[in-house]
Amino acid sequence: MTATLDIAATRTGTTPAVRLTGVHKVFGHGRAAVTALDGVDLAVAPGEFVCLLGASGCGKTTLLNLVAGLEQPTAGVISTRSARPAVMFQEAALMPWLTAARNVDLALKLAGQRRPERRRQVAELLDLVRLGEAAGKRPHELSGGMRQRVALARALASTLGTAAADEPGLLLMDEPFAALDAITRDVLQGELLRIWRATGTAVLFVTHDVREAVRLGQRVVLLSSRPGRVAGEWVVDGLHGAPELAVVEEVNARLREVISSHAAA
Ligand SMILES: Nc1ncnc2c1ncn2[C@@H]1O[C@H](COP(=O)(O)OP(=O)(O)OP(=O)(O)O)[C@@H](O)[C@H]1O
Repeated sequence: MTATLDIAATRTGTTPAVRLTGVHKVFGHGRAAVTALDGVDLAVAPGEFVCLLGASGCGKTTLLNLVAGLEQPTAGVISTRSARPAVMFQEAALMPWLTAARNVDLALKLAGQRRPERRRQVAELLDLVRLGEAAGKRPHELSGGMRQRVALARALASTLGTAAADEPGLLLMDEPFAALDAITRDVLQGELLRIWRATGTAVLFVTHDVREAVRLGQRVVLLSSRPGRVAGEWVVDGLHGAPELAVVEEVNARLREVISSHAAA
Protein backbone atom coordinates (compact mmCIF):
# COMPACT_ATOMS: atom_id res chain seq x y z
CA MET A 1 0.00 0.00 0.00
CA THR A 2 1.77 3.07 -1.23
CA ALA A 3 -0.66 5.19 0.77
CA THR A 4 0.86 3.77 3.97
CA LEU A 5 4.38 4.49 2.83
CA ASP A 6 3.44 8.02 1.87
CA ILE A 7 1.81 8.74 5.23
CA ALA A 8 4.93 7.65 7.12
CA ALA A 9 7.27 9.53 4.83
CA THR A 10 5.35 12.79 4.69
CA ARG A 11 4.76 12.88 8.46
CA THR A 12 8.42 13.17 9.25
CA GLY A 13 10.31 13.59 6.01
CA THR A 14 12.77 11.03 7.36
CA THR A 15 13.47 7.33 7.05
CA PRO A 16 10.66 5.26 8.60
CA ALA A 17 11.39 3.36 11.83
CA VAL A 18 10.46 0.28 9.82
CA ARG A 19 9.46 -0.25 6.22
CA LEU A 20 8.15 -3.47 4.67
CA THR A 21 8.07 -3.59 0.89
CA GLY A 22 6.33 -6.45 -0.94
CA VAL A 23 6.83 -8.84 1.97
CA HIS A 24 5.79 -12.46 1.42
CA LYS A 25 6.14 -15.25 3.93
CA VAL A 26 5.46 -18.87 3.11
CA PHE A 27 5.85 -21.63 5.70
CA GLY A 28 6.56 -25.16 4.49
CA HIS A 29 6.75 -26.51 0.96
CA GLY A 30 4.57 -28.07 -1.74
CA ARG A 31 1.05 -29.04 -0.75
CA ALA A 32 1.76 -28.28 2.89
CA ALA A 33 2.85 -24.71 2.14
CA VAL A 34 1.03 -21.96 4.07
CA THR A 35 1.21 -18.44 2.70
CA ALA A 36 1.08 -16.32 5.85
CA LEU A 37 1.81 -12.94 4.24
CA ASP A 38 1.28 -11.98 0.63
CA GLY A 39 2.78 -8.71 -0.59
CA VAL A 40 2.58 -6.58 2.53
CA ASP A 41 3.70 -2.95 2.20
CA LEU A 42 3.78 -1.02 5.45
CA ALA A 43 5.84 1.75 7.00
CA VAL A 44 5.94 3.12 10.53
CA ALA A 45 7.34 6.63 10.96
CA PRO A 46 9.82 7.40 13.76
CA GLY A 47 7.80 7.93 16.93
CA GLU A 48 4.56 6.75 15.34
CA PHE A 49 2.17 4.33 17.11
CA VAL A 50 0.66 1.85 14.64
CA CYS A 51 -1.74 -0.94 15.60
CA LEU A 52 -1.84 -4.02 13.43
CA LEU A 53 -5.25 -5.60 13.67
CA GLY A 54 -6.62 -8.85 12.32
CA ALA A 55 -8.42 -12.09 13.02
CA SER A 56 -6.63 -15.07 14.52
CA GLY A 57 -4.16 -16.62 12.10
CA CYS A 58 -3.98 -13.69 9.67
CA GLY A 59 -0.23 -13.31 10.05
CA LYS A 60 0.16 -10.57 12.68
CA THR A 61 2.75 -12.45 14.74
CA THR A 62 4.55 -13.55 11.60
CA LEU A 63 4.86 -9.92 10.52
CA LEU A 64 6.20 -8.89 13.93
CA ASN A 65 8.67 -11.79 13.98
CA LEU A 66 9.95 -10.75 10.55
CA VAL A 67 10.50 -7.16 11.71
CA ALA A 68 12.22 -8.46 14.87
CA GLY A 69 14.53 -10.56 12.68
CA LEU A 70 13.29 -13.81 14.27
CA GLU A 71 12.13 -15.04 10.83
CA GLN A 72 13.26 -14.22 7.31
CA PRO A 73 10.81 -13.15 4.56
CA THR A 74 10.36 -15.50 1.60
CA ALA A 75 10.38 -12.41 -0.62
CA GLY A 76 10.37 -8.65 -0.17
CA VAL A 77 12.43 -6.23 1.85
CA ILE A 78 12.27 -5.14 5.50
CA SER A 79 14.38 -2.23 6.66
CA THR A 80 14.55 -0.91 10.20
CA ARG A 81 16.20 2.28 11.41
CA SER A 82 16.80 0.88 14.84
CA ALA A 83 19.62 -1.64 15.21
CA ARG A 84 17.75 -3.47 17.97
CA PRO A 85 13.95 -3.39 17.84
CA ALA A 86 12.58 -4.29 21.28
CA VAL A 87 9.99 -7.04 21.51
CA MET A 88 7.27 -7.64 24.09
CA PHE A 89 4.97 -10.66 24.05
CA GLN A 90 1.70 -11.73 25.70
CA GLU A 91 3.68 -13.55 28.39
CA ALA A 92 6.26 -11.55 30.30
CA ALA A 93 8.78 -14.46 30.15
CA LEU A 94 10.94 -13.00 32.93
CA MET A 95 13.83 -14.92 34.46
CA PRO A 96 12.07 -16.40 37.52
CA TRP A 97 15.19 -16.46 39.71
CA LEU A 98 16.02 -12.78 39.11
CA THR A 99 14.42 -9.77 40.79
CA ALA A 100 12.56 -7.17 38.71
CA ALA A 101 15.68 -4.97 38.82
CA ARG A 102 17.99 -7.81 37.77
CA ASN A 103 15.69 -8.76 34.89
CA VAL A 104 15.95 -5.20 33.56
CA ASP A 105 19.66 -5.06 34.33
CA LEU A 106 20.26 -8.22 32.29
CA ALA A 107 18.71 -6.60 29.21
CA LEU A 108 20.93 -3.54 29.69
CA LYS A 109 23.98 -5.78 30.08
CA LEU A 110 23.12 -7.67 26.89
CA ALA A 111 22.69 -4.30 25.16
CA GLY A 112 26.29 -3.51 26.07
CA GLN A 113 25.74 -1.04 28.92
CA ARG A 114 28.44 -0.69 31.57
CA ARG A 115 27.74 -1.44 35.20
CA PRO A 116 27.88 2.17 36.57
CA GLU A 117 25.32 3.43 34.05
CA ARG A 118 23.16 0.35 34.44
CA ARG A 119 22.36 1.04 38.08
CA ARG A 120 20.92 4.46 37.20
CA GLN A 121 19.14 3.15 34.09
CA VAL A 122 17.48 0.29 35.97
CA ALA A 123 16.14 2.75 38.55
CA GLU A 124 14.90 5.12 35.82
CA LEU A 125 13.24 2.37 33.81
CA LEU A 126 11.49 0.87 36.84
CA ASP A 127 10.31 4.35 37.84
CA LEU A 128 9.05 4.88 34.30
CA VAL A 129 6.80 1.80 34.59
CA ARG A 130 5.92 2.79 38.20
CA LEU A 131 7.63 -0.21 39.76
CA GLY A 132 10.39 1.51 41.72
CA GLU A 133 9.06 0.02 44.95
CA ALA A 134 9.08 -3.52 43.58
CA ALA A 135 12.66 -3.52 42.29
CA GLY A 136 13.71 -6.29 44.70
CA LYS A 137 10.78 -8.62 44.05
CA ARG A 138 10.96 -11.81 42.02
CA PRO A 139 8.38 -12.52 39.25
CA HIS A 140 6.31 -14.91 41.41
CA GLU A 141 5.84 -12.09 43.95
CA LEU A 142 4.37 -9.79 41.28
CA SER A 143 0.87 -9.64 39.75
CA GLY A 144 0.36 -10.33 36.03
CA GLY A 145 0.13 -6.59 35.36
CA MET A 146 3.31 -5.89 37.32
CA ARG A 147 5.14 -8.63 35.42
CA GLN A 148 4.12 -6.98 32.15
CA ARG A 149 5.41 -3.65 33.50
CA VAL A 150 8.78 -5.31 34.14
CA ALA A 151 8.65 -6.82 30.65
CA LEU A 152 8.00 -3.33 29.24
CA ALA A 153 10.95 -1.87 31.20
CA ARG A 154 13.11 -4.74 29.96
CA ALA A 155 11.99 -4.18 26.35
CA LEU A 156 12.87 -0.48 26.61
CA ALA A 157 16.20 -1.43 28.20
CA SER A 158 17.08 -3.65 25.27
CA THR A 159 16.97 -0.67 22.89
CA LEU A 160 19.61 1.22 24.86
CA GLY A 161 23.34 0.94 24.45
CA THR A 162 23.44 0.64 20.67
CA ALA A 163 24.93 2.91 18.06
CA ALA A 164 21.42 4.21 17.52
CA ALA A 165 20.79 4.83 21.21
CA ASP A 166 20.25 8.53 20.74
CA GLU A 167 17.61 7.83 18.10
CA PRO A 168 14.07 6.99 19.13
CA GLY A 169 13.73 3.20 18.99
CA LEU A 170 11.18 0.72 17.77
CA LEU A 171 9.01 -1.29 20.14
CA LEU A 172 7.26 -4.39 18.76
CA MET A 173 4.36 -5.56 20.93
CA ASP A 174 2.47 -8.81 20.33
CA GLU A 175 -0.85 -8.69 22.24
CA PRO A 176 1.02 -7.70 25.42
CA PHE A 177 -2.13 -7.15 27.49
CA ALA A 178 -4.30 -9.99 26.14
CA ALA A 179 -3.81 -12.21 29.19
CA LEU A 180 -4.68 -9.48 31.71
CA ASP A 181 -8.05 -8.73 33.30
CA ALA A 182 -10.03 -5.83 31.82
CA ILE A 183 -9.19 -3.32 34.57
CA THR A 184 -5.45 -4.02 34.55
CA ARG A 185 -5.47 -3.94 30.75
CA ASP A 186 -7.13 -0.52 30.80
CA VAL A 187 -4.56 0.82 33.28
CA LEU A 188 -1.62 -0.57 31.31
CA GLN A 189 -2.95 0.82 28.03
CA GLY A 190 -2.91 4.28 29.65
CA GLU A 191 0.59 3.65 31.02
CA LEU A 192 1.84 2.55 27.61
CA LEU A 193 0.54 5.77 26.02
CA ARG A 194 2.27 7.81 28.73
CA ILE A 195 5.55 5.94 28.22
CA TRP A 196 5.28 6.17 24.43
CA ARG A 197 4.87 9.96 24.69
CA ALA A 198 7.75 10.20 27.18
CA THR A 199 10.21 8.11 25.16
CA GLY A 200 9.30 9.01 21.57
CA THR A 201 9.75 5.40 20.48
CA ALA A 202 7.87 4.06 17.46
CA VAL A 203 5.45 1.28 18.34
CA LEU A 204 4.07 -1.52 16.18
CA PHE A 205 1.36 -3.08 18.34
CA VAL A 206 -0.42 -6.31 17.37
CA THR A 207 -3.94 -6.92 18.61
CA HIS A 208 -7.19 -8.56 17.61
CA ASP A 209 -9.15 -6.09 19.76
CA VAL A 210 -10.61 -3.25 17.67
CA ARG A 211 -11.24 -0.97 20.67
CA GLU A 212 -7.69 -1.43 21.91
CA ALA A 213 -6.32 -0.67 18.43
CA VAL A 214 -8.39 2.52 18.07
CA ARG A 215 -7.64 3.69 21.60
CA LEU A 216 -3.88 3.21 21.36
CA GLY A 217 -2.91 3.75 17.75
CA GLN A 218 -2.40 6.87 15.71
CA ARG A 219 -3.04 4.59 12.77
CA VAL A 220 -4.79 1.21 12.57
CA VAL A 221 -3.82 -1.23 9.83
CA LEU A 222 -6.11 -4.19 9.18
CA LEU A 223 -4.70 -7.46 7.84
CA SER A 224 -6.88 -9.94 5.96
CA SER A 225 -6.49 -13.68 6.57
CA ARG A 226 -4.73 -16.36 4.57
CA PRO A 227 -2.94 -14.88 3.00
CA GLY A 228 -2.32 -11.82 5.14
CA ARG A 229 -2.65 -8.63 3.14
CA VAL A 230 -3.30 -5.04 4.15
CA ALA A 231 -7.10 -4.80 3.88
CA GLY A 232 -7.73 -1.38 5.36
CA GLU A 233 -6.16 1.53 7.15
CA TRP A 234 -7.50 4.30 9.40
CA VAL A 235 -5.83 7.36 10.86
CA VAL A 236 -7.29 7.48 14.38
CA ASP A 237 -4.99 9.99 16.04
CA GLY A 238 -6.59 12.00 18.82
CA LEU A 239 -10.15 10.70 18.44
CA HIS A 240 -12.25 10.76 21.60
CA GLY A 241 -15.90 10.10 22.40
CA ALA A 242 -18.35 9.76 19.51
CA PRO A 243 -15.82 9.95 16.64
CA GLU A 244 -13.77 7.20 18.30
CA LEU A 245 -16.87 4.98 18.64
CA ALA A 246 -17.81 5.64 15.02
CA VAL A 247 -14.36 4.50 13.86
CA VAL A 248 -14.57 1.39 16.09
CA GLU A 249 -17.87 0.56 14.36
CA GLU A 250 -16.38 1.15 10.92
CA VAL A 251 -13.30 -0.98 11.61
CA ASN A 252 -15.48 -3.72 13.13
CA ALA A 253 -17.67 -3.74 10.02
CA ARG A 254 -14.62 -4.02 7.74
CA LEU A 255 -13.14 -6.75 9.94
CA ARG A 256 -16.40 -8.72 9.71
CA GLU A 257 -16.37 -8.28 5.92
CA VAL A 258 -12.79 -9.54 5.72
CA ILE A 259 -13.54 -12.54 7.95
CA SER A 260 -16.73 -13.51 6.08
CA SER A 261 -15.07 -13.17 2.65
CA HIS A 262 -12.32 -15.48 3.90
CA ALA A 263 -14.89 -17.99 5.25
CA ALA A 264 -16.71 -17.98 1.90
CA ALA A 265 -13.51 -18.52 -0.11
N1 LIG B 1 6.38 -21.71 12.07
C1 LIG B 1 5.27 -21.92 11.34
N2 LIG B 1 5.15 -22.99 10.55
C2 LIG B 1 4.06 -23.19 9.79
N3 LIG B 1 3.00 -22.35 9.72
C3 LIG B 1 3.07 -21.25 10.49
C4 LIG B 1 4.19 -20.97 11.34
N4 LIG B 1 3.96 -19.79 11.98
C5 LIG B 1 2.76 -19.37 11.56
N5 LIG B 1 2.22 -20.24 10.67
C6 LIG B 1 0.94 -20.07 9.97
O1 LIG B 1 0.92 -18.78 9.39
C7 LIG B 1 -0.37 -18.20 9.55
C8 LIG B 1 -0.25 -16.90 10.32
O2 LIG B 1 0.08 -17.18 11.69
P1 LIG B 1 0.34 -16.04 12.78
O3 LIG B 1 0.70 -16.72 14.04
O4 LIG B 1 1.27 -15.06 12.23
O5 LIG B 1 -1.12 -15.39 12.88
P2 LIG B 1 -1.69 -14.36 13.97
O6 LIG B 1 -2.50 -13.38 13.19
O7 LIG B 1 -0.60 -13.84 14.80
O8 LIG B 1 -2.64 -15.30 14.82
P3 LIG B 1 -3.13 -15.18 16.36
O9 LIG B 1 -3.87 -13.88 16.47
O10 LIG B 1 -4.00 -16.37 16.55
O11 LIG B 1 -1.89 -15.22 17.21
C9 LIG B 1 -1.26 -19.23 10.23
O12 LIG B 1 -1.96 -19.95 9.23
C10 LIG B 1 -0.24 -20.13 10.93
O13 LIG B 1 -0.74 -21.43 11.05
